[in-house]
Amino acid sequence: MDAERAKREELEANHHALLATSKSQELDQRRELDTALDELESLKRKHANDLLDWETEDRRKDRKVRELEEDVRLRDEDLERERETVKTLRATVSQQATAQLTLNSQVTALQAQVTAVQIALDNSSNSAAELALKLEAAEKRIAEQAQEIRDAEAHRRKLHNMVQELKGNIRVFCRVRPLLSSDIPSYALVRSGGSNSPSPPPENQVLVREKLRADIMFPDKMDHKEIVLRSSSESATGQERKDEWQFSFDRVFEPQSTQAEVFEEISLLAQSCADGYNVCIFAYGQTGSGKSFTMEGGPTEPTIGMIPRAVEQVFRVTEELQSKGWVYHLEGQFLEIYNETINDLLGKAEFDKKKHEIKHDKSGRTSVTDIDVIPLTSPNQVRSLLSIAQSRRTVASTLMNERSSRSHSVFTLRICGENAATGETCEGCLNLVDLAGSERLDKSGAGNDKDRLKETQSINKSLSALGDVIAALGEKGDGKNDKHIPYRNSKLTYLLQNSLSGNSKTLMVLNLSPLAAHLNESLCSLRFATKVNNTTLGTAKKQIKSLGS
Ligand SMILES: Nc1ncnc2c1ncn2[C@@H]1O[C@H](COP(=O)(O)OP(=O)(O)OP(=O)(O)O)[C@@H](O)[C@H]1O
Repeated sequence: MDAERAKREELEANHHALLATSKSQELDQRRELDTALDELESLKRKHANDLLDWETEDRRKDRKVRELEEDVRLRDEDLERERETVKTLRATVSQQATAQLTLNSQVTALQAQVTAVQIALDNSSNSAAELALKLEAAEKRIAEQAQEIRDAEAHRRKLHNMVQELKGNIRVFCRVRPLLSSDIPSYALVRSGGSNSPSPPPENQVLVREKLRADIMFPDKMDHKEIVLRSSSESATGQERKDEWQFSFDRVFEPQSTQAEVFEEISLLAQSCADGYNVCIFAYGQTGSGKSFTMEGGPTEPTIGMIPRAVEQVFRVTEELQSKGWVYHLEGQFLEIYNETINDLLGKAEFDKKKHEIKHDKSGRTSVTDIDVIPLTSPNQVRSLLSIAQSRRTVASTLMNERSSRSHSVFTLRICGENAATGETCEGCLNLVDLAGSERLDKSGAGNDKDRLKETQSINKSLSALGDVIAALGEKGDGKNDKHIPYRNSKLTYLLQNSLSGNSKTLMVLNLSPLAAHLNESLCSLRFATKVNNTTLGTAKKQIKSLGS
């Protein structure tokens, strides 16, 4: 039993020992398991890290591959371009090879030419010296001829002036205007049986015209210098009374004379003006006698008047003289004198309200204060200036002519020339004056109208002042050197003082109406013009004397 007990105890001890051993083994195993689990965990983490690294590496490598692929693609493109370039270059090289061949043949041809030119040059260099000598001689001749031209030009000026002086420094032309249909009163053409009856027969119209026409004759068919007026009336005793008046002028123009014919006689004055002389051309006559037609003219080429023709002539002459070394500067002004007041016709304002004064300086230059002086560049520009001026002229109606101008208009063209070759300068002035109607008070219809009366008195005063000045100038020319010239008696004569005195040239165109009703006015005008014309003779004589002496 004891043995059993001992055995059992031994067994129990063994069991306990075994239990303890297995417990410790279990502990050990658990510890090992924990360690193994730890290791497993750490391995897992390491594996995860490694996996992450591989993935990162993988992506990097993918990127690298893409970069390499892009690189390859770009290089392929480069290569393709290079291939194209090479192809183009090959084509260019082949073209240039062809061109070089052509050039080579051209060079050969040019070399042949150079050789030929060289030979020609050798030949011409011999004659070049000869030509240089000839050129020198020709240049000398040209310089001599230029001097001859300048001398001839100075001589021409002298002769031209002499001719003008022989013709007289004061000249008078007389022009009779044609009978116009507007001159025939409507009652003379009225149909006898009312408006339905036939118009009057042509022979009646001729008779009417002949009745209206004054008896004016032009006996001098050679020199056209004479005009004769005749009238027949009944005396108080019932006897027929015949009167005849004969006048002679430098030139008489018949009604059919053209503007060109009148200008032909005037054109040389424009030349004088470019030569440095002062020229005045006046149109004188009663209202409606053709002054404006003569000076300004009509709209068509054959009817253009003396002002535009003279301006064109001055431009032509100054252009011609340019070849003789002259350079010209042209300027113009256009004004009217109405009731002794000056109006600027080219001013900026439609109506001139400024007060203008006439000034003469010591050098003989006349200026008008506050007047627009316009540089003139072409005849066309002057024509448009004239039409502006025309529209501004004071026009008032009178019984004689509904467009009647009751003011004097003065267009002044100043020409300054300089010749650098000869050192000469010249200054000329062309005044073209359309005078106001010269009719007497009763004819102008001014009797009952105070304003018209003042106008007519002012016109008559200035016209007689003009006649007095011209007459006094004539007496002075005849040797009365102390003769007082009454320039100050009117604005017109004061304005034109420098252009009327001294070595200036004056032309008066007397315009006459062809109507019998205007015979008395025509006689008054003819007497005024004769007074002026007698002055002409005095001056002309003196010039002839001085030539002979
Ligand atoms: N030689 C001519 N040939 C044709 N028509 C003319 C001629 N002379 C004048 N006339 C005409 O006669 C009319 C009157 O002429 P103009 O107006 O020139 O007269 P005026 O003397 O200037 O008158 P005013 O003093 O009113 O200015 C106009 O119709 C004009 O066209």
